[in-house]
Amino acid sequence: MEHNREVEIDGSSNPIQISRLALDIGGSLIKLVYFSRNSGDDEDPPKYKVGVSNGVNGRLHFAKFETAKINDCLQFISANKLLLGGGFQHQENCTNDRSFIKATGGGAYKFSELFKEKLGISLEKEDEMDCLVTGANFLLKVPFLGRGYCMWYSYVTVEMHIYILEKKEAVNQEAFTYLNGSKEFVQIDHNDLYPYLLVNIGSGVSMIKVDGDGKFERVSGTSVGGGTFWGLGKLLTKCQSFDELLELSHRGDNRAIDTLVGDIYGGMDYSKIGLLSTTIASSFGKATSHNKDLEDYKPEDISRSLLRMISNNIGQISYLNALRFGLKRIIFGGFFIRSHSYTMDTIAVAVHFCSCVDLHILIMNTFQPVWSKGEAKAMFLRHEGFLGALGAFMSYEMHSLDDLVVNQMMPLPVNASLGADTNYDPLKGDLNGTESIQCCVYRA
Ligand SMILES: Nc1ncnc2c1ncn2[C@@H]1O[C@H](COP(=O)(O)OP(=O)(O)O)[C@@H](O)[C@H]1O
Ligand SMILES: CC(C)(COP(=O)(O)O)[C@@H](O)C(=O)NCCC(=O)O
Repeated sequence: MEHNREVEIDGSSNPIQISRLALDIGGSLIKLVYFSRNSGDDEDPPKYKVGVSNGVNGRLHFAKFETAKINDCLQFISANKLLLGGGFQHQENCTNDRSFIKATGGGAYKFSELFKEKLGISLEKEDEMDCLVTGANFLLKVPFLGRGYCMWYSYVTVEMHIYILEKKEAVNQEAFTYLNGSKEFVQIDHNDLYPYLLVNIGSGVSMIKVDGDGKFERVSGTSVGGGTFWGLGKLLTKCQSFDELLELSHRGDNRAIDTLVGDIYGGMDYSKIGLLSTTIASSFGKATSHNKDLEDYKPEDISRSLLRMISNNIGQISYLNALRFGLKRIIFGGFFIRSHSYTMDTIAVAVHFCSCVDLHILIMNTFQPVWSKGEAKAMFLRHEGFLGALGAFMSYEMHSLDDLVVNQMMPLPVNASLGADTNYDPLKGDLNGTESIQCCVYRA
């Protein structure tokens, strides 16, 4: 039986009932997802209830912490009383106070004792790949309600612990394509969702072929991922935070440090094999120059080149794996992306064009590609970093997606426009971890 007690977490007189907290403790970041029941008097009844009568309406909230600062996370959980109703009690232990919370990611093993010691709670471990797939499937199946509906959202900042409720008109979609600075939401037909390739770019990268709910295979991975960008970037630029490194990349010019095809071919394209003069021939190639040291390069250029190199590499490996299994859709998740336009553009270009053009030409005579130029689609998710945590959340007694039904969702942030927000700067308005999803939980 679950404990649901009313707790005040928004500093207002409206108590919010927290029920269910789940964690994804990764190599770099800890992600939290928790459900708060609607307190009844603070909002309109949901406009679009889906499902049967005994569901509990409320919101899914998202928050994240650096894993290195796990004590802040423990404090957050404790200060906001997320454990009061945050977990479950084992049925057979209802009378005892032996509660647990669902957790996934390597940290669920690594920090198990710490949670026991500091919060007196057990972590019930859920498989990381399983959770990623469950979380992705859940987000991809969220119903599309179109424009112009009334939405609630709550804004969470970890530092200030504030929860602001506002009403907004919004487009409520999760998956989108991003190319040449243009973001387009995609409504995916549930009957045509599988198979797809899920590429989760966390500290490292996992590539999972998803064939259905609970049906998947991890087909590939690479250790050159988000941790590589942040780690190398920190060493090379001396910047102090991931956001600072991303911010640097905005202002950089990778041509200062990358060797382009034109640098090698005297300004010309190498058109015979489909390479433009502007294509990067060798990432960081110019750094081999004998008369230059690290200090001679601008941190902005280094950051941009690094981001480009890693995003491009991941895009290309993803494309090859999609090609390997004949998958048309590649869904990218993980907090490396951070809704960052340059990252998404680079990944998408690698998937849609560079790899396709190059590979098509290279393998044309020996192998028939499954699709023609540009047909593989890279897609991104608004809640990109929370797939694992959502999956862990959904493993609470709920064994199918039908138990958690979203009836209203996906508000835009205050400063974002409707539709394709091509000028949206994620560094100024962090979408990730700041949106809640209005939903309905059955068997809560
Ligand atoms: N605030 C941040 N601090 C550190 N890394 C961040 C931050 N925001 C985004 N990242 C990027 O996200 C990656 C972690 O993504 P995530 O999906 O949380 O993976 P993990 O489960 O391995 O922690 C980091 O390696 C880094 O590239
Ligand atoms: C080991 C991991 C599953 C851990 O997940 P993470 O914390 O990076 O999200 C991931 O880092 C990974 O898949 N690394 C790539 C290993 C490889 O295939 O080479």
